[in-house]
Amino acid sequence: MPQLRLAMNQIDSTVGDLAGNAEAVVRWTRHSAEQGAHLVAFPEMVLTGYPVEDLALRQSFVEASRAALKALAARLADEGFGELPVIVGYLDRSESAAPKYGQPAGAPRNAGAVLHRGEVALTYAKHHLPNYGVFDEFRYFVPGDTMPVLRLHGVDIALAICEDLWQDGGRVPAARSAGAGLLLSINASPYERDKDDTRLELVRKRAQEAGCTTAYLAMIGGQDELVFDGDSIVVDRHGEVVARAPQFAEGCVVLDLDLPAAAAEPVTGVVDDGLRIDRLVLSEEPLPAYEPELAGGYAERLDDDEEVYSALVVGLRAYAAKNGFSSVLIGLSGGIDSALVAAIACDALGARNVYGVSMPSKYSSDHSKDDAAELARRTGLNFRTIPIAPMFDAYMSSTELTGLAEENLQSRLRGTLLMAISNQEGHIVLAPGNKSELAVGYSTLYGDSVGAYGPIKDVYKTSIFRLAEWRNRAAVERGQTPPIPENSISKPPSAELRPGQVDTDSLPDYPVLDAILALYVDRDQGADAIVAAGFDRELVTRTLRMVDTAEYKRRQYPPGTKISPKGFGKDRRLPITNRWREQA
Ligand SMILES: Nc1ncnc2c1ncn2[C@@H]1O[C@H](COP(=O)(O)OP(=O)(O)OC[C@H]2O[C@@H]([n+]3cccc(C(=O)O)c3)[C@H](O)[C@@H]2O)[C@@H](O)[C@H]1O
Ligand SMILES: Nc1ncnc2c1ncn2[C@@H]1O[C@H](COP(=O)(O)OP(=O)(O)OP(=O)(O)O)[C@@H](O)[C@H]1O
Ligand SMILES: NC(=O)CC[C@H](N)C(=O)O
Repeated sequence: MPQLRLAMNQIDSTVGDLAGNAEAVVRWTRHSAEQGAHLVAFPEMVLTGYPVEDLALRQSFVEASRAALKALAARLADEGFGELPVIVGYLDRSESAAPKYGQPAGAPRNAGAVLHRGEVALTYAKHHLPNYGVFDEFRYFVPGDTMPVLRLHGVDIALAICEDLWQDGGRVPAARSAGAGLLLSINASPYERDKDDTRLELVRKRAQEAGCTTAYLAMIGGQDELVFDGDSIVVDRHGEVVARAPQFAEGCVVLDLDLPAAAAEPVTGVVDDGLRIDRLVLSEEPLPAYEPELAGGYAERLDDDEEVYSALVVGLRAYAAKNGFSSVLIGLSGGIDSALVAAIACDALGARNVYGVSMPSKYSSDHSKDDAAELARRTGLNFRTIPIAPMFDAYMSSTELTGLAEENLQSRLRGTLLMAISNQEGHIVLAPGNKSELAVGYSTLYGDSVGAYGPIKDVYKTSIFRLAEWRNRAAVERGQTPPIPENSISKPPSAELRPGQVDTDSLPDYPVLDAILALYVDRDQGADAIVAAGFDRELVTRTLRMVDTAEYKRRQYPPGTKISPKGFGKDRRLPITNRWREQA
C-alpha cells in the first residue's frame, strides 16, 4: 500500500490578521517539513481567521485574502517548501456566481487551496453551508460545486470543508464515487459542551460512508464568543480511530498512513449532488516503502467540568490577547460568581494581571469583604478596597431615591467605579453575570452588567457551583491552594442591595429555575410542555415572563464565551419588542 506522512496543523488564527496568519502557516509548514511530512494541512479559513462575518461582504478584504494566498504560495516556495503541497483555508470569490449584496465582482466563497511550487495549484469552496446556530453562511457565501481530488504519491485525496461532513450527501459520497483513498476535511468547529462526542461519531460514520480513511483537522483558540477546542481526529475506513489530538492545545499531528493506491483510470465527470470532479495530479508514483514511525495516538480526554472550565479560560485569554489587553478588572463581592470569574481570569492571564476591587456598601456583610480578601490571598491577584458609602450618601443627599432605585444605585456606583479604574489603568472589566441571571434579567443595567467580556454568561448558576468545586479539587490534586474560598461556595447567593436580601426572595431555587430555563431557553419549549414536564404552572408563567421581558437587557450585555448549543448571542435571536407571552 502507498504510504503518506500527513501533517495536520491544529492552530489558532486571528480574524483579519492576514500577515500574522500567513506567518503562522509558514512557521508550522517549516515544522511539518522538519517532521518529514508529504502533505501539510491547515484549518478552515486559517488565512483570514474564522468566522469573518460581514468582512466577507467587503470587496477590499476578499481581494486582500486572495492576494495574501498568492503571496503565501510564493513565500512557501522561497522558503524551500515549494515541493510540499500545503492545504490552506481562505476567503475567495466566485468568478462566475452572481455578486451578492451589490458587490462589484463575484460572490464570496469559503474556500480551500492547495499551494504547490509557488502557485495556487487548486482551489475549491465549501459545498454545504451551515446556516443555523451561530452560522449565517448563506448570508455570505455561494456554495462550491466541485469535488476536488488531489493525486499525491499515487493516492487520491478528496478535499472537504467542515459542514461538508455534517450534512448528508455531497462530498462524503462523492469521495467514495471518486475512488478516494483519503478524505481530508479542514474545519473551524466552535466548542459546545459534549460536541466532541458528536464529532467523533460523525467522523466515524462519514469515514464508513466515504469508504476511506478520513482526517478531520480542527482549529484551536477563540474568536469573540466562540472557542475552538481542537481535538482533530483521524479514523480509518471502518470507523476505527487512528489518531486523536489534544483538546485546547495548539500543535501539529503528524502520522504515517497506509492508503490504497489510486485507480489507474481516474473517475472523472459529475458525481453525487452534481459535484464535478476537479483533479490535481502532483505525483503518480508511490513513495518507496518505509517503516511507519508515526502511528498516531490518542490524547487523553478531559472530564466534562475540566473541559468546560478550559473553554472558559481559552475564551477569555483569546479575547484579551486578540484585542490587545493584558489585564482585567473584577468587582469582588465575596460571592461565587465573581470568585469563579477571578479564578478563570487568573488561569487565563496570570494572577499578576488580574485586579480585584471590593466595594462595600452599608449593606455589605463582613463575610462578603472577608471572602473577597481571602480569594485575593489564595490566588495572589491584585486587591484593593473602595467603600461606596460616601458616594452613595452624596447621591442620596442630591436626589430622593427609594426602593429599587436606591438598591440599583449601589450597583451602578460599582459599575461606574470599575469603568473609571479601567479608563485610568487600562484593564478591561469582566462582567460576572451567569446564564440564570441573564435569562431572568437579575442584574442592574449599567451596574453589575457593565464590562467588556462576560466569561460565565453561558453557564447556569447550578453549573457555577460545580465548576468552582471542580477547580478547587483540581488545585488540591496538583498540590496547590484551592483558589475559591469555601464560604463563597457554601453561602446562599445574595445581591446584598438591601438588608438580609437573598436571591431566592425574587427567584425560584436555582436547581428549579435552571431546569425550567434549560427547557425554555435551550430547547425552545412552550409553557404547556414545560408544565407537562412536571413544573408548577404559576412558577412557569412567572419565570417565562421574566425571561421574555429581559430581552432588552441581554442585548446590552457584553459578549462572553459560548459553551452550550444555545448561548445568549447569535444562537438565540428574539425580538425585544414582543407581545407574545406563553400561557401555561
Ligand atoms: N423593554 C425595555 N427596553 C429598554 N429598556 C427597558 C425596557 N424595560 C425596562 N427598561 C429600562 O430598564 C430599567 C430597569 O432595569 P434596571 O435598572 O436594571 O432595574 P431592574 O431590572 O428593575 O432591577 C434590577 C434587578 O436585578 C437585581 N440585581 C441587581 C444587581 C445584582 C444582582 C445580582 O444578584 O447579581 C441582582 C435587583 O435586585 C433587581 O431585582 C427601567 O428603569 C427602564 O428604564
Ligand atoms: N461589595 C462588592 N464589592 C465589589 N463588587 C461587588 C460587590 N457587590 C457586588 N459586586 C459586583 O456585582 C456583581 C453582582 O453581585 P451580587 O453580589 O449582587 O450578585 P451575584 O450574582 O450573587 O454575584 P456574586 O456571586 O459574585 O456575589 C458581583 O459579581 C460583583 O462583581
Ligand atoms: N465551520 C463550519 O462549517 C462549522 C459547522 C459545523 N456544523 C460545526 O459546528 O462544526
